[in-house]
This record gives sequence, C-alpha cells and structure tokens, in this order.
Amino acid sequence: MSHNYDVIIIGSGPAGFSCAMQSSKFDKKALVVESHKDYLGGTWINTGTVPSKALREAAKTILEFNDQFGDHENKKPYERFRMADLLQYKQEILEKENRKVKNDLIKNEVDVARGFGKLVDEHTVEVETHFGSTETYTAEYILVCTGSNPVQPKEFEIDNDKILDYKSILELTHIPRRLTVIGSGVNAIEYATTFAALGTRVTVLADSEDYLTFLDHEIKEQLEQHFNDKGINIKTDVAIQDVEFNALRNHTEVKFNKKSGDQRLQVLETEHVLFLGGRKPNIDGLNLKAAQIETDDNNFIVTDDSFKTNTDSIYAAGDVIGFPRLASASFSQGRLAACNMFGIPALEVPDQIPYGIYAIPEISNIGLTEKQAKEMGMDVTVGRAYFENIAKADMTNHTNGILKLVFNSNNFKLLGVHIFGDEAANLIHLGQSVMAYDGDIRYFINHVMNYPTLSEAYRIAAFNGVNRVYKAGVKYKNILEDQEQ
Ligand SMILES: Cc1cc2nc3c(=O)[nH]c(=O)nc-3n(C[C@H](O)[C@H](O)[C@H](O)COP(=O)(O)OP(=O)(O)OC[C@H]3O[C@@H](n4cnc5c(N)ncnc54)[C@H](O)[C@@H]3O)c2cc1C
Ligand SMILES: NC(=O)c1ccc[n+]([C@@H]2O[C@H](COP(=O)([O-])OP(=O)(O)OC[C@H]3O[C@@H](n4cnc5c(N)ncnc54)[C@H](O)[C@@H]3O)[C@@H](O)[C@H]2O)c1
Repeated sequence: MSHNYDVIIIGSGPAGFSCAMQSSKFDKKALVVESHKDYLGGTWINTGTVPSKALREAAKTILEFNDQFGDHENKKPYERFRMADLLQYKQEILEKENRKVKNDLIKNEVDVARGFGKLVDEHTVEVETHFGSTETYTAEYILVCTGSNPVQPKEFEIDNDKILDYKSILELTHIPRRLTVIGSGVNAIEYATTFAALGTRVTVLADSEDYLTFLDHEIKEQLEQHFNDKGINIKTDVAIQDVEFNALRNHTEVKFNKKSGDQRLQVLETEHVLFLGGRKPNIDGLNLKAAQIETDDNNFIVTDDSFKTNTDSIYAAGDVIGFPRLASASFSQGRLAACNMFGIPALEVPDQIPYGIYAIPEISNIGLTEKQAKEMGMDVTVGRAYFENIAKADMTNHTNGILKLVFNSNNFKLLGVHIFGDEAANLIHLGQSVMAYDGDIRYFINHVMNYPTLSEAYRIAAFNGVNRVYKAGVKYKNILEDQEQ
C-alpha cells in the first residue's frame, strides 16, 4: 500500500525535530504535525529549556556585574533592572531558535502540518487544524513525540498572576522581592538560584524528605552551603494546605505543615508562588487505543530499546516515554528512532549520560557517585579540585566550585565525575569522553590542555587522586611510566 509519507512525526520538540532531520538525510519524506498555532520547537524552545536558560543567563550576568563591580548605588538588582528587559532578551533568543528550527525543516524539505494530531490506525494520522478543518495523512511509520505538560496542584489553583507555573513565570512583569517555589526537582533549584541572583528572597518548599538525591554527597553539601550563603531557604517534608492571595495585606499566603515532628500549620507570606510540581505525558486526545499502544502506570508510552512501541509501525520518543525527560536525551532518541525505522545501523543511547542542572552556579554529573561505587563493593578513590585553586576561576570571579573524580584505585579507570561550579554542564563533557573510551584519570595529567581554562580542574583533581592512591608523590614517575608501556 502506498502512503503519503515515509514517516509522520507528531510533535516538533527535540525528539520530533531530530527524527525529521535524520529521516530527511536518509531521503525519506517526513511530515511534522504540530499543535501549537505559532511556534515549532515544543517545550524545548517555547516554555522550557531555551527560555528558562536565557532568563538564567541574563540573571547570571547581572549577578556577575554586581559581584565584580559592587553595588555602588546601594540598590538591589530588582530596583535597578527591569524584568521587561530580561524578558525581551529571553524572547529574542526564543524567536531566534524558532527560526532556526523552521528554516532547517524547510531546507530539508520536511513538511509541517499545523494542528492537533491523533491516531486513526497504525499508519494514519488525522490533524484537526486551527481553522476547524480535518486533514488525514498516512505513513509507513509514525513517531509519537508529544512531550509533557505540567501537573496541576491539588491544594490550590494557578492564577497566573500571583500564583505561577512553568509558563507564567516566563511572563512575570517585575522582579519579585519574595518568591516561594513549590517543588524540589531540577526546575525548582534552577529557578530558585536564578531569582536569588536577581536579589529575590527565595524559599523552596519540598514535599519530599530530601531533594536531588542523585547528586554526590559532597556536591549536595556545596549546594546547601551556597543556599545558606545566598539566603535561599529550603524546607523539606512539607505538605501544602492552601495558597491564596490576601488582598487586604497585599501578599500571597502559603499555608503548610511539616509531615513529621511538629505538624502545626505554618503561614508563609510571599509576593509570588511558583509551582513546579512535575510533569505528565501528553497523551490526551491522541487516541492511542486506535493503534493499541501500550502505556505504563504513569501513562508514559512503553517502547523497546529501539523506541518502537508494541505496534510495529509506531515509535515514540522524548518526554512521552518517561525517564530521563531531557531535551539532550530527546535529540538522541528521535534520531535513533529514525535510524531504527529505516534499518540504518546506529548505536544505542549509552547508559551513562550527563545531567546538567543550570542553577547558578551549575551542577553536572556523570557516572557513579562515591557512595554508589562503594556500595557496589568497588575499591575507589576520589580526586578533588577546588575552583579557588584555578587561575581561570580567579580571573572570572567564579571561585566557588569543586570538581570531583571517582576512580578505581587499582587501575585508575574513571567511574564518575561530579562538578559544582561555573560551566559545570560544559566541563562534564571532557570527563564523559574519557569514560566513554574506558580511559583513566592519568589522561588529565599526561595531556597538555589549554591554559588558563576551567578544565585545569581535571588536572588538579587527577593529581589529587593519584596522590591519594600513592600517598607520597614519589611514585608518580612509576605511574606515568606504567601508562606509557
Ligand atoms: C522549565 C524547563 C526547563 C528545562 N530545561 C532543560 C535543560 O536545561 N536541559 C534539558 O536537556 N532539558 C530541559 N528540560 C526538559 C526538556 O524541555 C524536555 O525534555 C524536552 O523538551 C522534551 O522534548 P520532546 O520532544 O519530548 O517534547 P516537547 O519539547 O515538549 O515537544 C512536544 C511538542 O508536541 C506538540 N504536541 C503535543 N501533542 C500534540 C498533538 N496531539 N498533535 C500535534 N502536536 C502535539 C506540542 O505542542 C509540542 O510542541 C526543561 C523542561 C522545562 C519545563
Ligand atoms: N537542566 C535540566 O536538564 C532540566 C531543567 C529543568 C527541567 N528539566 C526536566 O523537566 C522535567 C520537570 O522538572 P521538574 O523539576 O519541574 O519536575 P520533577 O518532576 O523533577 O520534580 C517535581 C518535584 O516537585 C515535588 N512536588 C510535587 N508536588 C509538590 C507539592 N505540592 N509540594 C511540594 N513539592 C511538590 C515532587 O516531589 C518532585 O520532587 C523533568 O523531567 C526535568 O528533568 C530538566
């Protein structure tokens, strides 16, 4: 049977975009269906990764300026900088990234259908356009990559004025003096530090006993120290009872209690509340049952390692299939889905992927934490470098940071890298490459690296680790010679 397209891709986020591009490079005819009226790029470009990071970069610049040159007018950033300028900066970047996606699709002859897509059967997608008409398309394969949307709070309502969510925080008209963030995921920590950088007094309320539990314990300690220094107050194990704007007192009240210990009701007065309580897959209205697509208990679409669902012609990728729900991973998943559909050999997404938290400063990690490695019975040693000992960090005034290497004490194989500090999300890739090629930490000693750079932290941490194994420095020569043989 002949179809209109080789592949129909429902959703134009990173998973859909990369599947479309890879399919087109394979000379396959692709159609992207996107329900957003104006923009391509999904959460990635419009409400998630790109705008939140653009806002963060603007806040970081303001912080750096204040830290480096002082606050001579004795004013807080929220009194000196206009949120409108920050928002305009974010908007310009968002528009720029949107144009790139649009142009790339045009250049690669990928068709785009604007409207809400739903499955009719294993090869057919119906698109309801914004004008109320319906178009039907068929393809040999379909990729479902519809992303995710915010979970709504149970205890109160988002009014998008005083009580904000993922989207409305990006439209805030002024820098608040006080902000309460509800949630304790990556997003909550990123926004908490972004607004703290702008001079906002931030409180984070987390429903769990702990947060960011995947971090190495020393990185977490650094983060908590940083929260103390910046006056960011984190309350864990909290049950929210209500959030309400009090017009008489002109502030927003958050009523909550601790889940254990003293459970008396507490009231927090704040200017704005930002609810970041997690996200759920976009499957409503997709009519997955028309193609008997299986979902798990949390409504994420189930796929195998090739991103194929239980129906042979239908693949799924990105947030809609669950963990790790990152733009970074979604790009790879979408591309690999295209390779697998069209029988082009490709490597799988490696087990070890880096995680980047764009707090100010950044946090990034890959591989085993020190505790995990020890729990697995491995003989491990760690090497540390503190940014205060790195010349580049002095020059850029970013001396608050640590890079920690976790490695096998017997053969120096690198098992994990954990960084807290400026450019951590970028720096991690050097460690990632060494790990991917099964390398050991002597790489960082034996290779000449540009100077001054923050990458010097790898060299210092490697020396520190080797020292620790050999206790005294006298055995360096042997170690380095061993490796050359
Ligand atoms: C605030 C925030 C910050 C983030 N920061 C980062 C970060 O720094 N790094 C990182 O790696 N990840 C980050 N993420 C996560 C990242 O944005 C997502 O993992 C990624 O966008 C998921 O990509 P996707 O392709 O699955 O879906 P999306 O990007 O969500 O795109 C899905 C698209 O499908 C469309 N769609 C949905 N249903 C239909 C339908 N039925 N018909 C047609 N179209 C439909 C939607 O309109 C949307 O455009 C962040 C997320 C948020 C919320
Ligand atoms: N740098 C990055 O890579 C990056 C940045 C931001 C977001 N993301 C991704 O976007 C997605 C969403 O991230 P997120 O951090 O918003 O969500 P999340 O699901 O990671 O975390 C939400 C947290 O909020 C808590 N929570 C939920 N309801 C609550 C309530 N009523 N009171 C107090 N706490 C409550 C939950 O226990 C959970 O810990 C994730 O997939 C994340 O990985 C990635």
